[in-house]
Amino acid sequence: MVDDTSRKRTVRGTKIRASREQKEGRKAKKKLARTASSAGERNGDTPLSDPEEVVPEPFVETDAVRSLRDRISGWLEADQPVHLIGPTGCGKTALALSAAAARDRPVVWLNGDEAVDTEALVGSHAGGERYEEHDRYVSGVDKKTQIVRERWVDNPLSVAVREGATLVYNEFSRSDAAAHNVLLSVFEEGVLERPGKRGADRTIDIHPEFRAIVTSNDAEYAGVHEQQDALLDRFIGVHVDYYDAETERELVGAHVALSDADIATIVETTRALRDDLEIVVGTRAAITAAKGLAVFDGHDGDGEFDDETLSRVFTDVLAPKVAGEDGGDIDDLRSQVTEIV
Ligand SMILES: Nc1ncnc2c1ncn2[C@@H]1O[C@H](COP(=O)(O)OP(=O)(O)OP(=O)(O)O)[C@@H](O)[C@H]1O
Repeated sequence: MVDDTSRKRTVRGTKIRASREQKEGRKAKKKLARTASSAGERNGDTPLSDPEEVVPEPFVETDAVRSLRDRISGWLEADQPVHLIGPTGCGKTALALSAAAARDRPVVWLNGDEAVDTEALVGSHAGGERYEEHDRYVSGVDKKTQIVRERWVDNPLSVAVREGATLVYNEFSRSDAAAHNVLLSVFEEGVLERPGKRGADRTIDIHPEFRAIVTSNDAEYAGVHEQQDALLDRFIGVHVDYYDAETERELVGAHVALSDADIATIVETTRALRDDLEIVVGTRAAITAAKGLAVFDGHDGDGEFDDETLSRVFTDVLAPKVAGEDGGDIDDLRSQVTEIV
């Protein structure tokens, strides 16, 4: 049964995810809807996840994967926030979550978005809580006093710094740079300011186990919302690219049950398309194509995928990345893919 809360989450998740490919079911990606929700709606919910809940499934560890993951883990151990920068669908999120899970601390997941502002990160007043006090000192006289108490709801960053969680902030450059001013005081001064909060708990001291991994798409990183240099300087930058062919085969093979020969053809085609097309052809595209090919089959007499099926499937997978009037761009894409295949 779909209850009201989970329906809301699905709607929110859909808005945040950019494309069909991104809907691929990683447990953690579903959580972003919960954590990126507004203060009022999330009241009573928690952005904290157990580390074992966020381990990407499946997660392949080849030498290339392990070496990157160890680098990230090492910097976290050295108490440095890490910025993973790389092209779409190269495995940044999987690496970030794997490194976060390995710390064995709670994980807070957050997705960058236009709608993320300081309140969405830190928290806000969620209206007043009204209650009445009755005074019945004198028999027959009921003195009522209305009391309004301000209710403050912490959002993911506040919870993460207080609990010593690992913050995984995906696509952080998609959020407005102004929202990240609070991160500067977190990294520089070891305190989080809660703007709008009054009183002694206006700031939160950063728990010594708090760590942050943020990811950015390299094409967007300078483009969408240029982040403050002062903030970027606080991060260690780990540039990630597509894995070697062997690793990509392992990755695709972990997601889809196809023969080694079929996986090899899919990865080889993906890499050729990646080299020759102007659009980004990530590992996710290879996995999606493999899922399609597992259904559409289309093997020729030699037991290999026939070119027509391969071209059709890859065109469908990459079609969301081209938008043209009169189907012009999609025709171009189809003929380019067919030629490369
Ligand atoms: N080590 C791995 N083992 C298994 N699958 C992996 C691994 N790394 C990445 N993948 C798969 O590759 C695809 C792309 O990975 P991921 O979503 O982490 O990329 P990304 O760089 O974060 O993408 P985006 O920029 O779109 O957010 C996903 O389907 C993911 O499950």
